[in-house]
Amino acid sequence: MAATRGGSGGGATTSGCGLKRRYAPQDHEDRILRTLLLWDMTNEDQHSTEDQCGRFWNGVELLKDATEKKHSLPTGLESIDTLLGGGLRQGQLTEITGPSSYGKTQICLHSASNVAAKQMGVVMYLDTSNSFSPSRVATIIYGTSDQFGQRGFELQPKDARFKSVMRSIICESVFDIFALFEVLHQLEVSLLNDKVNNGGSKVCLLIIDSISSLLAPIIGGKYPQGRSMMISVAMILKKLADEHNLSVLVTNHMVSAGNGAVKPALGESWKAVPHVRLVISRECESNICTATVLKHTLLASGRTAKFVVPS
Ligand SMILES: Nc1ncnc2c1ncn2[C@@H]1O[C@H](COP(=O)(O)OP(=O)(O)OP(=O)(O)O)[C@@H](O)[C@H]1O
Repeated sequence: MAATRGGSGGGATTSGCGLKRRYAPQDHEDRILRTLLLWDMTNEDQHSTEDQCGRFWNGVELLKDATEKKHSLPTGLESIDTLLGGGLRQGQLTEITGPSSYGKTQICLHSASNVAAKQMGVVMYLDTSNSFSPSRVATIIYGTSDQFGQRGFELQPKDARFKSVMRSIICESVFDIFALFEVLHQLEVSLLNDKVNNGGSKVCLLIIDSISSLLAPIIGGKYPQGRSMMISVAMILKKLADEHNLSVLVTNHMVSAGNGAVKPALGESWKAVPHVRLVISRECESNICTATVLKHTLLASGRTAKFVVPS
């Protein structure tokens, strides 16, 4: 199985698809500077001055960008794919927000399994809270958890289909913002190499479950530079999505807003970042969830779709 679950506390970690990251623990400021320097070096090597400075787009170019270049990667959850007009749009960042156990990870795992099973490309799954579960992926692929029964997950040699899916999912544990910067940098280098080498099976879907677990702790109080780091992450993700036609899917958990209400952990300054935002609600004592479009580049907000999660 190519999926690896490396730690993020230091040393070296190697993942599938030739992705490799290596760093020694340093103090935080050194790590920020070093990471941002790596991005600058990559950009100097690979991009023209026009790319670096940015440019203005006219209406025709914007229309072309919105309608021609981008396709969607189906999540495999039919109702959600219909809701989103085909699935997770390539070149865009999609966010799912909702309270705990409302199916955010379920949508991530479904999307990863479906894209991998249909051999649409490689899926990079950045797991910030140990939510990636091979047995859940197996249940999604086979549509039942019976074969794993009380004994838990057992991979049999005959599970060739399962192995082929897992081979196309790179899972990396990322437990802090610095590790995230480094993984994203390695991903960009790998994608640029793929472009140059005309690589066959390249990453087409990047999932971060959950991005709020990495960003929420650094916003405010203790980290004065937290907000700018959050915006840097947002810019890097959108740049990767745009330049490599990736679908980026992130989850944003919810926290208490007082009086029993909840709100997304990444609030006002984040909400402008995603191209598409879905909020999940769940019926009381039921495993039926509802996804509602909060924001979409092409579709009206307020549209809903129901889907089922394991009880
Ligand atoms: N390992 C598992 N196997 C089967 N079902 C699970 C597993 N983990 C969670 N579930 C169930 O799947 C449903 C959706 O959970 P999911 O993990 O997708 O929620 P979530 O919104 O990602 O929650 P969180 O924010 O706590 O990560 C829940 O009813 C949960 O009980």
